[in-house]
Amino acid sequence: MLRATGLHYTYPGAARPALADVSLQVAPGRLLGLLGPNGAGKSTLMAALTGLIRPDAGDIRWGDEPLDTHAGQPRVVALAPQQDAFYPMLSVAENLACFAAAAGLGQAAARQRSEQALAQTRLQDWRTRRAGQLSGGLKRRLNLAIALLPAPAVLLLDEPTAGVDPQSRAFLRQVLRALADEGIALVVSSHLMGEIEALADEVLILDQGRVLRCAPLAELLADQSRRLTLDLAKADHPAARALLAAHGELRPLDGTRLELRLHPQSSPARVLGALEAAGLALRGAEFGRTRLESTFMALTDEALRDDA
Ligand SMILES: Nc1ncnc2c1ncn2[C@@H]1O[C@H](COP(=O)(O)OP(=O)(O)OP(=O)(O)O)[C@@H](O)[C@H]1O
Repeated sequence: MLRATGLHYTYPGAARPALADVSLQVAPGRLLGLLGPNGAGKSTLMAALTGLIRPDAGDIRWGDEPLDTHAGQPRVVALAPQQDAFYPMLSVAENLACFAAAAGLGQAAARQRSEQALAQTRLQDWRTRRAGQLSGGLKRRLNLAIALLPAPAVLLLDEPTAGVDPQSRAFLRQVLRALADEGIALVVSSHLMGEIEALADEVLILDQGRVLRCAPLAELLADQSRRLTLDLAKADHPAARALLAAHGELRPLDGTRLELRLHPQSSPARVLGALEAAGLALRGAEFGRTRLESTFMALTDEALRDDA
């Protein structure tokens, strides 16, 4: 079990802390989803867990052993960063050999670990391809393969599917789930709520360096309050908004979607009937299922961040 307790960190000269009393734990075989608006502190938290920065206060342990956060412990915690972190002129296999040597693996171990990392990320058919010529999804998998070389017990992934198409994203999700099934503890940051909803066992929501919520995904989605999600055909629809406000509390989601937390005396049927009677078009409606996105928006506010 990786356990971080009471982490604090302020960048030199910064006005406010990037991490303020952050605690988390993630067990082998579990996937912790890390959500937060821009500037929430996700990358800083990953840097602290990897040992790239030393927290001003707090404690990070793997089991009973403290992780020496400054020296870093690559065999326990590895990071697959958001940016491509490989040599584009080298082939996939050459990159793995190079990073295995940098990680201090001997020749036999380097060969064995490279083969395993290729299998874990299903990159075997691409070993001779020059890394710079890989598609976006394959580049993300190479980043992941490099992080897997030291056989880490904990793998941190900073936006592992950023900028890849939906097919590659779905494939990457399968790869991550398989890694968790092998017993690796995963921490995955993402801006994609659907991705975290599809992947995570536990979810940590961070904002302005503070933990707003850390709970099992099922608990976050079990909110039984009566929420109706509506997709209005237009982004700005004052008439519909005025009508809906009489039925409950309105919260904008993205684009043309709104969430309506229904008053006890209203119902989905009444709302839909009222919209129809007023001749107001609707593209879609969903009731009875809480989305992670609405929990996230409720906790973090809709206000744009200064850092955004
Ligand atoms: N090197 C740095 N020096 C000073 N301040 C920094 C530095 N890196 C990040 N910060 C600040 O620390 C806070 C947390 O940033 P961090 O990058 O960890 O957030 P994040 O959640 O990863 O954001 P994003 O989703 O945009 O990647 C922000 O206020 C940011 O401006």
